[in-house]
Amino acid sequence: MSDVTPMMAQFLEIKAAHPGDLLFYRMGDFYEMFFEDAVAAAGALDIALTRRGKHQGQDIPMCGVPVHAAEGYLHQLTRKGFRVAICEQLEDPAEAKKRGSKSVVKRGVTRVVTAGTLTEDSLLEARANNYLAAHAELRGEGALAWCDISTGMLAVAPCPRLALGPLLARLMPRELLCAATAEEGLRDTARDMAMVLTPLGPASFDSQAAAGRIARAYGVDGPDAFGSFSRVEQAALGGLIDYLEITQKGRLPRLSPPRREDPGGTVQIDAATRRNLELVQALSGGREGSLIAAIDRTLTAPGGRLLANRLATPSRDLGLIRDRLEAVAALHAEAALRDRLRDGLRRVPDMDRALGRLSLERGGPRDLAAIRDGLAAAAALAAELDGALPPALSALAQDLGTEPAILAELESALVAEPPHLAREGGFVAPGYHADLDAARQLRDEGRGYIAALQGKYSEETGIGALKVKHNNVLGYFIETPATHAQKMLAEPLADRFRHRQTTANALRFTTPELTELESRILNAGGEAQGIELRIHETLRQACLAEAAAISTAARAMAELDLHAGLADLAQDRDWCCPQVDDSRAFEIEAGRHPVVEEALRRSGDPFVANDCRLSATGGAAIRLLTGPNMAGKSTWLRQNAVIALLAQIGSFVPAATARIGLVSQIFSRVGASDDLARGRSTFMVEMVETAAILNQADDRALVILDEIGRGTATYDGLSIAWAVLEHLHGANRCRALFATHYHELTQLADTLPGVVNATVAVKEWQGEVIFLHEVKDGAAAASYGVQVARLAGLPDTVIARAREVLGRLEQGEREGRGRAAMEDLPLFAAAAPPPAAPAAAAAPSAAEMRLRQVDPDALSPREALEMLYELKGLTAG
Ligand SMILES: Nc1ncnc2c1ncn2[C@@H]1O[C@H](COP(=O)(O)OP(=O)(O)OP(=O)(O)O)[C@@H](O)[C@H]1O
Repeated sequence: MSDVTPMMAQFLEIKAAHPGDLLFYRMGDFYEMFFEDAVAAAGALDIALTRRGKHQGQDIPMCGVPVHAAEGYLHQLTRKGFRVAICEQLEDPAEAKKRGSKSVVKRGVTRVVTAGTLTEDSLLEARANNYLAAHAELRGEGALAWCDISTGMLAVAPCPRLALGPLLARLMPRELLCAATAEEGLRDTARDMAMVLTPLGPASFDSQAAAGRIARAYGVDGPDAFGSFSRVEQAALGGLIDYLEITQKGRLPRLSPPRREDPGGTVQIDAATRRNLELVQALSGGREGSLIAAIDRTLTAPGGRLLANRLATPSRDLGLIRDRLEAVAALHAEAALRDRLRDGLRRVPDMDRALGRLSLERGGPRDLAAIRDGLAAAAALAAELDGALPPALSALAQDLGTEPAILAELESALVAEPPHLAREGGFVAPGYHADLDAARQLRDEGRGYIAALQGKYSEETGIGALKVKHNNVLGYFIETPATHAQKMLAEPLADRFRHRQTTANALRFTTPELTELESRILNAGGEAQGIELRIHETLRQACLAEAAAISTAARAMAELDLHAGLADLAQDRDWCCPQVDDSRAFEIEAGRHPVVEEALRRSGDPFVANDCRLSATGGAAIRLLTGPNMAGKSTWLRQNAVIALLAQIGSFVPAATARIGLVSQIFSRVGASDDLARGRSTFMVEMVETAAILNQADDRALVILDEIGRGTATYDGLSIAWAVLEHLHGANRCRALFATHYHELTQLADTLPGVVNATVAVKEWQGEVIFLHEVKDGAAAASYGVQVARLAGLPDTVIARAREVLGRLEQGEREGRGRAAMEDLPLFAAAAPPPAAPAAAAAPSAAEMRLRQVDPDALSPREALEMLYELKGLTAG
């Protein structure tokens, strides 16, 4: 190690303490990376890899990013799952020099940047929370704790391993902490949800240590200060806080008291259902085409985040739902008030995130100004909200109107538009601090003071030609022409003016007054900066001291923004206020799907509104929907689930009227998608999801099943669909919408009292099918699959042949011969009538003979494959 430079030795020592992280090693205006870090970062960031010196005879790979552009690179690295340890210079290089020319500047890691611990606006999505979650397990029990350090929220919920998937699907955390022993089992889940999985040692999740960590984080005696948490909940919270201490290097963010979430308080929605209903993300990926994109009219980032949270957790609390609906209804009715409020909301900054940054000492004057502007807006909004209001709105008015004392302080302290960084200075308003004003004046008007002094001395000495000048050797000095030498060097002036230099034509002097003024001018800039930094710190502390009040105001504004946005949407789209009650009713009149409707509107097509009557009294209520492809079955199924969900977040719904008995769970199995990454076939995925529904749905569940059984052979599929329907009816006894291709199922309506048939109407005209998109009672007359295939552009010959086969099958069915009718079906001819050549008369080949014996429906996939090999052998022979 003799060839190791002192700097490299320092690097290696710091790197050894951060083995899993990329080390951003500060050197002047750059963060440099070395060795394998450099290779990984250069690849991930697409930047040049260079070399610097040698280590143990080998070149040291190196790459670097400029400090001023570091945020952009951090963004890319955290997105790719890297953790970055930021190692700063902890002293001025001049200090290090004083210790000797070979001394190295002191450096240390000030923060580890990970996907789940971001706070910078440029690294975060404004309208989404950035969650860090921790899952702990203890003696068969589990808990998940999650926080967003950019806003300070923290919550915990009991969460056994089985419930983890659905909860993670709801929260979509960027990073999940788990015990090292659980890492393997969570890897697939983490990959599916594109989150970084970070294993921690057993000490992090120790429930004894957790109590101490929670107590330290909040400055309380113990976790019981916030209510009672189970051991495993404490362990999850403790793991989370421990990780924050590690990554933030002991500087904990401001966290609101941990909220314990009751899983029974919200509608249970599993991962597949969230995906299928496209709540926050369309199936094609991204926000466009999702439900949230269609309904988000909020004007502030916190309002947008609140809407996303509400959509993820519709309530099951009737009182809460009604309060929220009442607030939306009041703002719906009062258009002028709503417009005024929304005007005020447009100017509201993101106070939560500003507070988060300030708490981690990463905030600047602009964050202080965000709090000032936010609190001022809150007060103005509170003033608008007077008069008779429903309870939900008057509670908000109260929270908005608290006007914490810090508002007045910030208003007098800050300029209108302060800079980003405190050290840039210039953010404290004139008149706020007398010493600062004086320092600034001195700094900015130094020349004026010098001129004033010159005038004073000139008068005092009676020498009109006296000047105050400046050069680099003497600094400021007083100069008189040499002709005045005698006067200046004699008493009394000699006493006052200290002679410094005589030149050919002039004499130069200083006075203690001038020397002092000079040093004051020189220091004034630094002094002004120092005072501003101190004021910044005082204001920061004052904001943190009032964090709870600021959070309350921020939360109230987000809530108001959400209500007003939903009211605006309802007005604009002609939605109705749903009646939500304790019954098991589900009566929707003229319902629409908000996303499909919007897409159709853009292309100028009308959306056909449809009713849905699904009220259950004693047992189940199931609508069995048949109809051709493309008729609008999936749309109808999903729109009803979406309407229930919207009602329970406290929103108006896209319908003429709606009465909804509280829904406890929403399950949806729509369409089929392969999960090849996990080695499961379409059919397997479908069955796993169906099993989850049948095992969990209670009598308040709303179940949407679309084309169940489609992924397997006809008879298998039909039998499974049949049995599933019976189970929903007899065991789950829930409300369900069941769309199917299997017309045979419609018979069940005769025997199962809770099953009613419905169909989507189509018109046949000159052999073509016209979709009316109208859902009505009864079973579909035909499936029209062939007509739809024709619309899709299948070749005419194939369509003609399909009609022929269909005709045969239907005839066979009528004659009770079933599929045997196929045996005398003439062979397919690719072009119009085959030539008169005796092709049909030729003896069938061995492969054909074998094929005729086969019943494809009776084959297992393995047998089918073997059959294929056998046929191939026969044709080859
Ligand atoms: N109520 C409606 N009013 C107007 N157009 C509609 C309506 N419902 C559906 N559509 C249109 O029909 C298209 C097909 O709808 P959808 O996917 O719901 O049909 P489907 O019957 O489920 O078809 P498949 O069985 O092939 O999945 C939609 O993309 C939409 O453009």
